[in-house]
Amino acid sequence: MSIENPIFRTEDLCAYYGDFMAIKHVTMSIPEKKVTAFMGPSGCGKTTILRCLNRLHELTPGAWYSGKIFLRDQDILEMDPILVRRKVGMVFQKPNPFPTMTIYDNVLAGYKLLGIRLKKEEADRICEEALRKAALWDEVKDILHRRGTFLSGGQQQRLCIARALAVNPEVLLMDEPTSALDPKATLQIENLIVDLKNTVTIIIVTHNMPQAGRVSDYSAFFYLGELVEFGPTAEMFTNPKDPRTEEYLTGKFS
Ligand SMILES: Nc1ncnc2c1ncn2[C@@H]1O[C@H](COP(=O)(O)OP(=O)(O)OP(=O)(O)O)[C@@H](O)[C@H]1O
Repeated sequence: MSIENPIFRTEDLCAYYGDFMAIKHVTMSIPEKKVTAFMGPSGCGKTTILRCLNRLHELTPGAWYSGKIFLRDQDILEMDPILVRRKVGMVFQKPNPFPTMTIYDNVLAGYKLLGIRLKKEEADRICEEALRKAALWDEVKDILHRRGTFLSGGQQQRLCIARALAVNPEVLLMDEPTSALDPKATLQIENLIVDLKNTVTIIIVTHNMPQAGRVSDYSAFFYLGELVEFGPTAEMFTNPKDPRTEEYLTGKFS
């Protein structure tokens, strides 16, 4: 399907670990300011392709890719990888706030890593804005100088989302962001994802089909490294075009 003005476009993307091809000839466009879900059975390559999009894949020893990835119209291989990761933030499966840092310092950690020194008022403002966007401000505004690891799992994940948002990314990659959380914390993150899509493009890897149905506008279904189907989630869920998508959606394999 054609997407007008996609934020990401891949052309014949193949990703490898040594000579093992984990992603096979994927050509796809990701719409801007929407939520796109990457779905598929375990080992089909969802995390691998996600990590290609912000050049984390190449940090795994022996890992490489062929084909092209464009962020808007720029080939990401021609960009500074640090800039790519600033524009394309990531939230992982397990909340990973920096354990020795306070909540405040965690939110601003991206600036420190980039070597950017902020004035106190600016740092305070960015911290508050990011925590508000991550729907965490009210819960932590009086304990900003306590360690992030003191928070609950769901709060820690929202702290990681705040940390990713603080540097104003254009895209947020989320790799199974709720799989380690209880139902209440999961619902909070899902609501947050829906709220955030007006300001940032989101790509979420999820095994949870009801979740993909609740939060995503578009879905991509991968199988054995191939992109089998891509389209509006509502359409894919009600009328999958490929029998493998249908089998996955109806729980015939997981
Ligand atoms: N570091 C690695 N070295 C070698 N092979 C790897 C590595 N990481 C992943 N793979 C292989 O690449 C393929 C895709 O893995 P990937 O983790 O991207 O799948 P996934 O769809 O995200 O799986 P899951 O849903 O279980 O997280 C699998 O066959 C996996 O074994």
